[in-house]
Amino acid sequence: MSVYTELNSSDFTAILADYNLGQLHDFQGIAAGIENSNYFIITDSGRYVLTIFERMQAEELPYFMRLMKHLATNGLSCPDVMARHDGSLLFETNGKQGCIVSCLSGKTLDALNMAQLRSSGESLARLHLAGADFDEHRSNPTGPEWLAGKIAEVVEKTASIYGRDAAELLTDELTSQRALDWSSLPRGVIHGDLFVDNILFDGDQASGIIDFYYAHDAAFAMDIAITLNAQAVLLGDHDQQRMDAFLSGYEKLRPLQQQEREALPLLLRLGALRFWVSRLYDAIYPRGGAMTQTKDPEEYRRKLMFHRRKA
Ligand SMILES: Nc1ncnc2c1ncn2[C@@H]1O[C@H](COP(=O)(O)OP(=O)(O)OP(=O)(O)O)[C@@H](O)[C@H]1O
Ligand SMILES: N[C@@H](CCO)C(=O)O
Repeated sequence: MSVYTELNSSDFTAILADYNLGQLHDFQGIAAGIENSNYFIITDSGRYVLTIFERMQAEELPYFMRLMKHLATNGLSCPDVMARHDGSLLFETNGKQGCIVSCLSGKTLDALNMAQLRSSGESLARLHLAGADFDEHRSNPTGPEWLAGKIAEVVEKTASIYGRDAAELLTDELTSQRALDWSSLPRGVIHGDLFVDNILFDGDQASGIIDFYYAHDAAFAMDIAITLNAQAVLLGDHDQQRMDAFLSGYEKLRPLQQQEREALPLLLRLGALRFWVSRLYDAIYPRGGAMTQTKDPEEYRRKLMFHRRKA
């Protein structure tokens, strides 16, 4: 369920009055997604996605709007944010803020094949290149201090629910990661959450990247590690080939430096820890009502253990 704010046609008409997109023809709530309310809308000028932000920090929204606009105008296939008559990128309705973005073709997939992994890698490299001269900055909301704080909050409950081994793994990996310094790696704006539900495909070709609300400044190799964990690592027999396929696509556009290659095994561990911790937190402290959709923390414990056996 992903429509928390129910809009009727007069709400859409009032919103559209401030845009140059013509009259409303049709609208339809979008079922996927859990954070925001999303609608497909059709107007005289085409098909768009209208989002109402339900739980995001209002002061952060302008950064995300300008980032998407910047990436869309610099060669990435991603939602372009429509501007209102006065040039602003956000509207207000029912006491909440929202935006209208271009609708991308394609659909999300549950699992990617080798060709799709290559294409996804190429798209991530394009994102990193397109963001190069974006002059706004957001620090990592899930960096080492966040990790340490969240682990302190979940460690006891983790021990009682998932076993003492799990709790020890959390603190041990945190200690290892806190001793590392990635500040010399090439960096810029990263997506930060490029799971399979945030990339669209037309056949084997990635057709667009969505959902930039975890974007921030960090090492590009961190984004690669997060994406490899999310898209390529299935804990099966072909994971190395799957990761290689993604990396070969990425390197078509942005060859990795030696130091990035060397950092990857440890960043794969850091990326696994970061999502294990956020999933543990959501499982232990569920958010209320229909918005709750817990993703399995154990998947990411297993991914962390898999990478620790190798690095
Ligand atoms: N610009 C777009 N073009 C085409 N489809 C889109 C676009 N934006 C969103 N969608 C579709 O809407 C669905 C929900 O969007 P999204 O994943 O952004 O939801 P959310 O609730 O905003 O975020 P989250 O995934 O974090 O819960 C996507 O899976 C995709 O199918
Ligand atoms: N993609 C995240 C949830 C949103 O950040 C996960 O699968 O845990």
